[in-house]
Amino acid sequence: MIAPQRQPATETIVPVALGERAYDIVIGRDTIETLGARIKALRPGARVAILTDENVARAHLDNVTAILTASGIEATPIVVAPGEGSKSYKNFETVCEAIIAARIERNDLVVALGGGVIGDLAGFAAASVRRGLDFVQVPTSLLAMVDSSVGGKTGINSRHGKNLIGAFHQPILVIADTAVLDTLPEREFRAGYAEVAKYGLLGDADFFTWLETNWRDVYAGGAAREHAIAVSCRAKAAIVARDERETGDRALLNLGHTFGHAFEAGAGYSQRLLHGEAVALGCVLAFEFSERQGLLGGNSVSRVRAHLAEAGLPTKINDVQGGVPDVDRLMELIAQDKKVKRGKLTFILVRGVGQAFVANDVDPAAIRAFLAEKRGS
Ligand SMILES: O=C(O)C(=O)C[C@@H](O)[C@H](O)[C@H](O)COP(=O)(O)O
Repeated sequence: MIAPQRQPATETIVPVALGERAYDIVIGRDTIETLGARIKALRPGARVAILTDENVARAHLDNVTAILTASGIEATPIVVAPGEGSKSYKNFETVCEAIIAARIERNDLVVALGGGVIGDLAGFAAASVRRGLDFVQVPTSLLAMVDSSVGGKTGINSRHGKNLIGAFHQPILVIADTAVLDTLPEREFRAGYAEVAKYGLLGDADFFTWLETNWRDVYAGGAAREHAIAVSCRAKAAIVARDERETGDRALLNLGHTFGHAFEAGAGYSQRLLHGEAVALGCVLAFEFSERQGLLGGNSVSRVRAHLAEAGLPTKINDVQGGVPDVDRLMELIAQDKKVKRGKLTFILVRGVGQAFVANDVDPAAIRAFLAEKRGS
């Protein structure tokens, strides 16, 4: 017998206003129960391939398959290894071939059930197979709920750097079931929190102040957590709606990422440094570098450092397990950043908490000297 579907207690819907590519982010406890009905309403008759990883499959695949089956949707699972290492050429090939083998056609769908790695990989495979399949994001980590499942950046990593191969491909729906976070490992939750704090740091000083007071409640769950997720998704949706392809201020969402991606690549995309941890450290460095450039005064740097450290995130290069590469290698990785134009470095810098801006033509010598000092070499 098929279990009756539970109704979500409350849900918040954040629209992503992208014209013909518009979609909803549905946030709330047990919203995953509505997945089958929503897919049926959006794409009647569609079959789905569910891409997930081994850990998420153990926890959620049976439930999601049952939810889809209850709506009469045929689902084929594709399971990959967990971790950033899965955003590889090899896995991309495996996943594309599995989608094709499952005869997922243009009217069908790919469902990304997992964290940021799964969302990026599934989205890129969906963008590529049969020159474009629709896909649905079902994020199961905090980071994916507040960031990577929204906005259509999909891709895999290159030996030259993070996310260097990919496509903009928007999902048709995001279902962020916050109940799923109850069983998320604590380190993963903390890493996702870095992206939540990022929204305050880049453009919403009041939200950052709120987080300084309420972060423990966000960690504990309940209304504060749902509020933080909804504020983050609204912030991202607004930026993506006005600059879908990052020709302008979408780059603000990259605060902390230029440094962060170089450290992640340096750690071999391993468990030594999770993406969100790299972003936390990158945000602190962006504030410190901005201060060095005379862009901000007051206590912003110490506030940011203190808050992220208190929330359990790395804020110093020495916090990275196994250290970071030498400055030459870091500069090589930074030079491959997607924001580089005609060899000129672009960084997201700040004039204060909530006041980020896109700085084009940042002096590489200043970045080099700053990194050398920070890593003590
Ligand atoms: O959505 C965006 O735009 C972002 O930059 C959000 C980032 O937090 C996210 O990690 C993104 O995947 C990084 O994109 P990239 O273009 O720097 O690879």
